[in-house]
Amino acid sequence: TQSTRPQRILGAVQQNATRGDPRSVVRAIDQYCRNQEWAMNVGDEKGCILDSVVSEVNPATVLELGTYCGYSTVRIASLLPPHAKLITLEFNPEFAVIARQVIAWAGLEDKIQLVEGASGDLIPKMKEQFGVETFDLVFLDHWKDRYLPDTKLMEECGLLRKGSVLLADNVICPGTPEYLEFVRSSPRYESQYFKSHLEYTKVEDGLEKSVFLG
Ligand SMILES: O=C(NC/C=C/[C@H]1O[C@@H](n2cnc(C(F)(F)F)c2)[C@H](O)[C@@H]1O)c1cc([N+](=O)[O-])cc(O)c1O
Ligand SMILES: [Mg+2]
Repeated sequence: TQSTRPQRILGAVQQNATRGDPRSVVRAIDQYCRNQEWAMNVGDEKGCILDSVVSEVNPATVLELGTYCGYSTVRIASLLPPHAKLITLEFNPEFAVIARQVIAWAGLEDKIQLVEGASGDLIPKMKEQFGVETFDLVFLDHWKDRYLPDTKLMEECGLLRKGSVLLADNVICPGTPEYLEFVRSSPRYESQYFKSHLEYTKVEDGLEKSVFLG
């Protein structure tokens, strides 16, 4: 029977990456998606910007919206300090099955909690179910029309504190116009655009970093 793209990405990790070596997992996925078939991982060019923001924030708590195959999950978690925790939300059970295996191959299960469901249902349960107070860093890389409603929901649920950093992928391609307008015009956010390219292509894309001012 025909394999799926996420299954083929997992295969590339298991064939080419070293167990317990997160950077080799990241490299294996990038090489597969650059040379064999494109996939919607944040990729290496935007990934380097992601790395610099993670290192600068040095977060104790991270929320990722949109796990997919776990590429950015592994990339972020590999940079976290020892007791830091990353919660990643995934809606598609098939993607979650693959991401759990990618995360395990990287040896990062202890830092990462993958939760299956819809952001609208899970965000309001973050405090009670996952013992989270606030997030130091949020990486938005899920459905582009959910970036704005989920940001407002995180505010309403008290999950952002003065200084929390939101980092959003794809603000140019595919684009998140309503989100971008909101964070750039709201007095409660200080935003900065990092120009880059869509993963594995020469098309313009970028990351928007927005600091919540409380
Ligand atoms: O559509 C894109 N990304 C959508 C990504 C969607 C991913 O986020 C998950 N999700 C949905 N809700 C949740 C939550 F949080 F509720 F659990 C998680 C979906 O199941 C999917 O795995 C995309 C498209 C392109 N492109 O070039 O077309 C490039 C990119 O980098 C992209 O990210
Ligand atoms: Mg993306």
